[in-house]
Amino acid sequence: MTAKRRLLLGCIADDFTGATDLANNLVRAGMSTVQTIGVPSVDLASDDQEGPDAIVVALKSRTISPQDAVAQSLAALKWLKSQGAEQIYFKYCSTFDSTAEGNIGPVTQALMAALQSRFTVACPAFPEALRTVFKGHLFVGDQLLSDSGMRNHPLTPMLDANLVSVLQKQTTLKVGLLSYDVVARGAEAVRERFAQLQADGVEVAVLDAISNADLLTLGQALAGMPLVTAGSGIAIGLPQNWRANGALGPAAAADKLPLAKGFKAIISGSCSLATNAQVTHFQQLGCASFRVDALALARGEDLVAHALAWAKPLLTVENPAPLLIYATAEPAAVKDVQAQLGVEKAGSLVEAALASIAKGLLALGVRQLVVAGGETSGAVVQALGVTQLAIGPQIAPGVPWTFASNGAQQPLHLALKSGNFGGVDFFTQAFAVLHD
Ligand SMILES: Nc1ncnc2c1ncn2[C@@H]1O[C@H](COP(=O)(O)OP(=O)(O)OP(=O)(O)O)[C@@H](O)[C@H]1O
Ligand SMILES: O=C(O)[C@@H](O)C(=O)CO
Repeated sequence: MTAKRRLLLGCIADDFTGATDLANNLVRAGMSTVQTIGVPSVDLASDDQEGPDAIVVALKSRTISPQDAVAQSLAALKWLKSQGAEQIYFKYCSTFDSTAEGNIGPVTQALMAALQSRFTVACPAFPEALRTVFKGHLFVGDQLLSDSGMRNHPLTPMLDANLVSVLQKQTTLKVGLLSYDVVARGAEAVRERFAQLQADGVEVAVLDAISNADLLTLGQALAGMPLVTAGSGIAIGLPQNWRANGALGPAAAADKLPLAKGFKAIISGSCSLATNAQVTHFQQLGCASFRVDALALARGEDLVAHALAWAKPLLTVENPAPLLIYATAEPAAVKDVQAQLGVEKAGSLVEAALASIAKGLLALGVRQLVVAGGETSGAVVQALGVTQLAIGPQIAPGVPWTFASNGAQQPLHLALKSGNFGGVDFFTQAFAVLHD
């Protein structure tokens, strides 16, 4: 009988692409990791099976009501604790995406209360994907968050780059800052400042970090903290803590996924700057694409049937090229749609159509699927009935290939791309990585 492995880290992610991003960073830092879609109803490993070092529970809780986000996050916490999770990680977006009411603040507060924890941190920094935090201000590349494309996000426009003020508006916990000069002095100095901040009544400290070296320093200082809240970046700094005390072996490779077969497709519902550029690039290469028009959907046009009728003759063994079905649009067009339909209705109409199209594509033999956008990925993965993902090779920082290991009726390779991630040629590069 193999000894059951300790579950060192239990993670709750507020969207599906974010969950994959976190699982990818954990795997690359040497932790065996399983991603579940939603809260499982059964144990992940039985007593005689070796379990993973980390589990990431993917929720779709970023833009729902704070009450629902709290309830779902607490259910995930309860399950992770029942699996023996030793440290809890609440993963949100590296651009701190949140609605005016939350959900980062309310969920953090509820998780702290449930864990009887009096102090935690907030750190969306992910320098490898060009997200850095300096003096509490979040930068995307060289721009403040509020000057970046995130100001036009369809669901969570980010108009303030000062994370202390953004978070303070979402919680009654006292929010403070642990700034870069302390991080630069090392893990011991960070721990001392944690103690000082707590003495001053601070309950959540926003952490500056501008490089991977900073994440390693911070990771060391977070050893044993019951709850960490962060983007996926901090994940690269935590495994060293368990490696230092022998609970984690030397870095292991990412899962080797089964051989990819079947047709290739991309579904894109993200309207980020990066995704808009990726869609345009794909079209400029002369690759096949079909646009899903939100207003036509609202008029009752059956674009699901049209898209699948368009795709069917293109999906042949003679034509191995991927095809793209997208709702992706420029900010002005999205605003126009939202003005006519309302933000929520526009989002859910498009998500539902893209999810039905994904189901139809599977029925047509697609087995390698890229989905762009967190909410879109949530809708697609739920519609496909996927319950668990194994993490494979990385396509771009934050985006690995995964294999839907159960729940889906057919073997399926999935890449869930966060809106802002990936280079301009991501849609073609992704399939090249799978077949390297
Ligand atoms: N043309 C459109 N008009 C209005 N809404 C749209 C349109 N196209 C997509 N949407 C909606 O915009 C939202 C985009 O969110 P999504 O999370 O999928 O992408 P993203 O925010 O770029 O990705 P991430 O959350 O990973 O950063 C979805 O709800 C989608 O249905
Ligand atoms: O952290 C990020 O930027 C992504 O993992 C994400 O959450 C986008 O939805």
